[in-house]
Amino acid sequence: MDFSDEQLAVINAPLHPMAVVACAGSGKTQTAVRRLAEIRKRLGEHRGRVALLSFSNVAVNTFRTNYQALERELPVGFGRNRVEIDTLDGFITSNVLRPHGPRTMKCPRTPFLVSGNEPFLRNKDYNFWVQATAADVFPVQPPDLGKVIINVRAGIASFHFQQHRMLLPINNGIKAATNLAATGAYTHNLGRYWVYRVLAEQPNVLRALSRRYPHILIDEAQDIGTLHQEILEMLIKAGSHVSLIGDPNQSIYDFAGANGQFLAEYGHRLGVTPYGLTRNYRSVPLILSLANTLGQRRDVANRTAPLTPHGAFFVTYKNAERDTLIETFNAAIAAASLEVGKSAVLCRGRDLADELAGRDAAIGQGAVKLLARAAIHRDRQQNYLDAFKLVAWSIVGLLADPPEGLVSRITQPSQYPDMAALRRVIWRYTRSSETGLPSAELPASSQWHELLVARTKALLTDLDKKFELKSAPNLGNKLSKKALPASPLVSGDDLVADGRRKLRIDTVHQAKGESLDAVLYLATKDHVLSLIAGANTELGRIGYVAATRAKNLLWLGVPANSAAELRPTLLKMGFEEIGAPLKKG
Ligand SMILES: Nc1ncnc2c1ncn2[C@@H]1O[C@H](COP(=O)(O)OP(=O)(O)OP(=O)(O)O)[C@@H](O)[C@H]1O
Repeated sequence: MDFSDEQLAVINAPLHPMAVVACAGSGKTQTAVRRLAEIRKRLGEHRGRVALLSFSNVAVNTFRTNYQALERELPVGFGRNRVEIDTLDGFITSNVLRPHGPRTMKCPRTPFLVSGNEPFLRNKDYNFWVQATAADVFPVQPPDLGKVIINVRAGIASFHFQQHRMLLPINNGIKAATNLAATGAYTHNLGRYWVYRVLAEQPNVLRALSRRYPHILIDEAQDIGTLHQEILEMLIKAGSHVSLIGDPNQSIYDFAGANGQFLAEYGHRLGVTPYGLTRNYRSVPLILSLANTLGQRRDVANRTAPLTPHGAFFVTYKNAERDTLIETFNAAIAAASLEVGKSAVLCRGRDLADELAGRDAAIGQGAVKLLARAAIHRDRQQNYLDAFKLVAWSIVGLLADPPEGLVSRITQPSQYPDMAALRRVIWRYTRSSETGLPSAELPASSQWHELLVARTKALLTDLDKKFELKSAPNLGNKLSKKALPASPLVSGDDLVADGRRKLRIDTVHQAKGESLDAVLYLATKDHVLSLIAGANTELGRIGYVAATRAKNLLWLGVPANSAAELRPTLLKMGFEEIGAPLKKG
């Protein structure tokens, strides 16, 4: 691949902190990993390590694969292994929380991750009290401990409970967090809080960390929330060169205080050099021009207009017609010689995405619900890793008195190599639809459930025999068929409809970072208004992310009853209207 001048400027920049504000589809991944290799090369035999950190496991895996290829170009013994590619949370957990957390958390053991629904959390000492109204408070109970959100601004921590899209204040955050920390347990959010506290209270740890990592490069830097920001500020003060790369228009995690501002302003700091990536390699010119209008940018399209139908369109729909709209879109993808398997319908919310995809949000209860979701992940999306994690949560929930932190120990192989034997047993159960978790294509409340009960009980007997892990009483109740549908969890025609693949229907958040041939952003009036208003609000940025996933074809679904009001603006912005009546087939 030939890097552009802008990309090369970033890759070959002096070893100083930098802020790279990049547009969508500008090749941040390749640029960041090249920069990592370049820093490592220039450091030569220097003992310091270089960290490249991002926010999703998918991004981290891509970086690791790309770096492996580049690493071979570095001279042998040139410290080329002294790089760390991880998620920001993975990095702070392994470098700070696990080795140094116990002193600040005042726990007698290595801290361990909990999901928030473990039985031992049902203790009133760990209740976070939520102030719903002036007169009304309620405790956060498992399984919702994972929804306790902590933000730190100017050194002051605030605790909130995330209820739908609202953040409700918690009035005893530090006390409950401190009580819980004494057991060693932390959720993802609390983990960040304790890292922040460790670095603030143990200056020697901060100094050592900064010396060990003189250069830290953060990808997707628009997702840096307030706690991550405070942690990075401490590292910067301690001497690490922190560089950021990202797109402020794509920050869609407002509740964690991630609004892209840190990235947008970082380049103005003394000692930080600003760079830009303004060439979009993903989208055809018509889509890019619309993205420029939405994001108030002037990026350049690397692609030329193809001959096949392409561009940005809007189409009106009534709620009752949504399925027909999706089928029409599917046909349009084929007509444009694009791949259905590389396209998607995107929605703002998980509920709508599930409803449209025919996924019943309420499938089964308790452990059975987790196992049903695991079967769906495995058989619909071939996502074995998530299926494995769900099985691990579910099986541990079926044990009488599981050791604390057992799920983390099963699901984090690199940190707990001693758990390999148990992990193998859980993997075998997860992988095999013949002898383990039954196929999601079997009728759920009858055949699937019957096999599930028999095989899960056999697994539990095995766990008792091999690992002395006793099963909980009342397994019959815990594995009941309540809320399971009679139909299969995944039907055959999920995969194929009318000889065509069925379209993926997903949330915008889930598609972040991806390139898709064609995108239908199915919007409400509010979503369209926010999209039009630009990237100043989170909802506007969600629309921006949806629109900029599309390589060739972008459809915006607009509710029919607001079409008259929205049409003139949409046309002015560069959308074309698809006027043909939507006919089935
Ligand atoms: N110099 C280049 N020449 C040709 N193609 C490139 C170049 N740089 C990047 N690309 C291609 O551009 C596409 C988009 O790159 P990438 O996915 O890294 O974008 P991104 O900046 O992470 O986008 P987003 O933030 O929107 O997710 C990829 O297919 C990549 O291979």
